[in-house]
Amino acid sequence: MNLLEIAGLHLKSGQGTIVRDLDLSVSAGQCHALIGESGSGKSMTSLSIGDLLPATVWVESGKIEWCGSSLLALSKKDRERLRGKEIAYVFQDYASVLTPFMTIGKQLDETLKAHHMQDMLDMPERKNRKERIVQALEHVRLPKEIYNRYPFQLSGGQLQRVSLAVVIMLEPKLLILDEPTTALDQTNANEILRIISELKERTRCGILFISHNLRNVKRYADQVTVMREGQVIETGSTLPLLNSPKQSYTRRLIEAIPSLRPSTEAVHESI
Ligand SMILES: Nc1ncnc2c1ncn2[C@@H]1O[C@H](COP(=O)(O)OP(=O)(O)OP(=O)(O)O)[C@@H](O)[C@H]1O
Repeated sequence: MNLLEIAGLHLKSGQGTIVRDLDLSVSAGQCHALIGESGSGKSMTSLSIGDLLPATVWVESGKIEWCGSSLLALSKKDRERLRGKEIAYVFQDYASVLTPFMTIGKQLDETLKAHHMQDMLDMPERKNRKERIVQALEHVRLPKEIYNRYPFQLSGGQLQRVSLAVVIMLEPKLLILDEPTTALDQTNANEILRIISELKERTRCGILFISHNLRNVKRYADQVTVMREGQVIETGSTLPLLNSPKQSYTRRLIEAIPSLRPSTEAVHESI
């Protein structure tokens, strides 16, 4: 059974249809990339999964199933409970998820406590919680001194690693990445993607990976779905899709990146 199964999804706003008849699935251990030009509906699709759509956009019809059960049938509270622990997001705008005047350690501790309370689990002692947080920080290659720092004392790359440390602590089943490295330099971007890839190998979480960077898509995704103007126009396994796209739109997206251009010598590089 897939972790996530979306079928016939329609999203609307006051201006009209944003996403039309979208099918998409993610299974455990799979990285599914969602690509397409700006405004094609990738972010809105991903936000609909976690019940995070802006107030001006709504699900008009369709199915969003989580481990075989309808997400749309759940109450707001139950959907909120799934967020973080089961379905986690990492956004491009990492700074907005952190409170400016609270140390990183305190913020991660609050997250950990909130999830224990939500799941009605026994609260680990402070010392054990701190150990878990420091371990998560080490996992994302941050020194333990970060625990006592404030967000404004960290670089962009370090902040994005903190948001990944949260994910690592909670070990969600599905990780939704909305252009997580766009605001980072190449070295930091590569490091973040490597950490995510390790997390996937270790926990077999599924990943929905929204990206404009087709090199990263080629490197990390198993499956690709191409969106245009709110609709899926092509979907398939990464290498066949990138090597021989069926749609001229996908071909144009690929042609914008020289090393990914399909040619008679198809791209056989292993990922
Ligand atoms: N808050 C909002 N209210 C109403 N419509 C919105 C809102 N935010 C975005 N939209 C519209 O929804 C459509 C899909 O936007 P979305 O952000 O999902 O695109 P995207 O493919 O993720 O683009 P990008 O790659 O630039 O992030 C666009 O037409 C956009 O104008």
